[in-house]
Amino acid sequence: MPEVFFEQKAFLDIFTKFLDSIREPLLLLDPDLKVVKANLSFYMTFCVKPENTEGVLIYDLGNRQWNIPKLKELLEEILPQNTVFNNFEVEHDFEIIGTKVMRLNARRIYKDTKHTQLILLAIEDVTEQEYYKRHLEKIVKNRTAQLATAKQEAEQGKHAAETALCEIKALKEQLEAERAYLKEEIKLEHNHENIIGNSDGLKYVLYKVEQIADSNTTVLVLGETGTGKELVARSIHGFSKRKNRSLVKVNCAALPPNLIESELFGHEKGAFTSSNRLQLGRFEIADGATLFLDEIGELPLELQSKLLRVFQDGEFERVGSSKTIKVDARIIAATNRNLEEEVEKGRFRKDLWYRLNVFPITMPPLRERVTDIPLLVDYYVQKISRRLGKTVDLVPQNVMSTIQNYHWPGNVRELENVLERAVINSSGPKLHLVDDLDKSYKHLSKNQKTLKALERDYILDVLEQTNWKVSGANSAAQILGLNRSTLRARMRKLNIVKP
Ligand SMILES: Nc1ncnc2c1ncn2[C@@H]1O[C@H](COP(=O)(O)OP(=O)(O)OP(=O)(O)O)[C@@H](O)[C@H]1O
Repeated sequence: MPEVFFEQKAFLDIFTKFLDSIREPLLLLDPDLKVVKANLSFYMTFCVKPENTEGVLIYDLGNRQWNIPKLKELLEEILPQNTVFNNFEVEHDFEIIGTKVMRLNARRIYKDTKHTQLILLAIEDVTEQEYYKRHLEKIVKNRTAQLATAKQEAEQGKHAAETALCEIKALKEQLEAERAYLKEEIKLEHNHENIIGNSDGLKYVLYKVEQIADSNTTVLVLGETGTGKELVARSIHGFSKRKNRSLVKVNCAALPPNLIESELFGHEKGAFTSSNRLQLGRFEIADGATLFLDEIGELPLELQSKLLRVFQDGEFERVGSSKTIKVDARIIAATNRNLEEEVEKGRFRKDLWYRLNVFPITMPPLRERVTDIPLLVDYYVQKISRRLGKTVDLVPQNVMSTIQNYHWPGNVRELENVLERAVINSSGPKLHLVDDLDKSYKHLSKNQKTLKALERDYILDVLEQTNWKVSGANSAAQILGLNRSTLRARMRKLNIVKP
């Protein structure tokens, strides 16, 4: 027997006993990687017998089940470069004992400094820990995925909530603007009573109102001042599907030209010096409702083109913003101007006129529906008497025929004003007129001038009599039965300027 063998044997005898007492499976290999000795734990863990182990090449153990590529890598490539190599993880599927996850710790034991005498291979069975670790990792992975999905859903939810919040904010702004608008409207004390009259002319107008109310068609209401064009617009809205929302009104003659754009389309905060908050325009307030553009004939040309765009595409931008806003507002426009003539004179855009003139309704002047006058007189005398606490309820025949024969350039509004003055002037139940309606009529009928020239003279006359007081009590507007914006528009149109 060679000397090495004896030395080894002596060494092994010493270690065999305590190798067996170590719980971790251990293998002692010779430099050719044959098993010199294995401990009890190895035999038990890997179900191999000592007689099939000692002297056998490690890869041939258990029917070559130990022919594991990673083990080869450790023993033949890594270990020759290192004296010790720990925690080398190997997973392998054994026939009898199943899959094992092992942590290998290898160490070279030298006889002298140069030659390896033995290799100690400690095999830590970490299958359970590893499986538990993998199980935990799987849980963590699943949980992370769940959290990522939940996060994504939360983000989507947040985005949806933000979008909904924006929509709510926009709706709130619209509602607030509509409410503010309605407050102003109430201050203006609109007359919401029915349209009085039974003349054929009026019946035809009401027939047309019913015919068009239900659709979304643009309506153009034409007629002299005070004939009841606004009442017609309100009536169309009242019969339409949009009746539960407001009829939003813009008087194009009442606003200074520099404010109309912002009034119609709104402005952003800071759009101009005085705009310290965002303001919705009438188009936005009227989204889903009806927009009544009164005195549209007075709209400056540059705004007519902007209006045309809204009519064509329903789109516009707020002043100071480049964001396009789309609205669905039903348009009713009114004017006492002859728009065809305005187009010819280049004061009104032809394309806008076509857009507006889809469904014109003309309100006949009061002098052309004389049969409405007694009904209107009764209605207004009663109403005014009630308001003033008077008991005027008799209209003498001669008074009624004077009223019926009068020209009524200011139409129903003028009639209303004349009757108010008459009721104030009447001390008993009989109505006494204050205004000299005969005189005014004769004065007009004597004239051979055109209606326009006559109108100019008459307005000038009244303005001079009132010292050019345009609005308020005893003003030209009151005498003429016009509202002050209409009077101002008239003055502009007829080129009347204060001397
Ligand atoms: N048929 C009617 N029945 C009852 N009131 C009427 C009638 N027509 C007009 N009015 C009254 O006459 C006044 C003027 O009416 P409205 O403002 O509708 O006229 P308009 O044609 O729009 O005038 P403008 O062109 O000056 O704006 C209002 O007080 C209105 O209630």
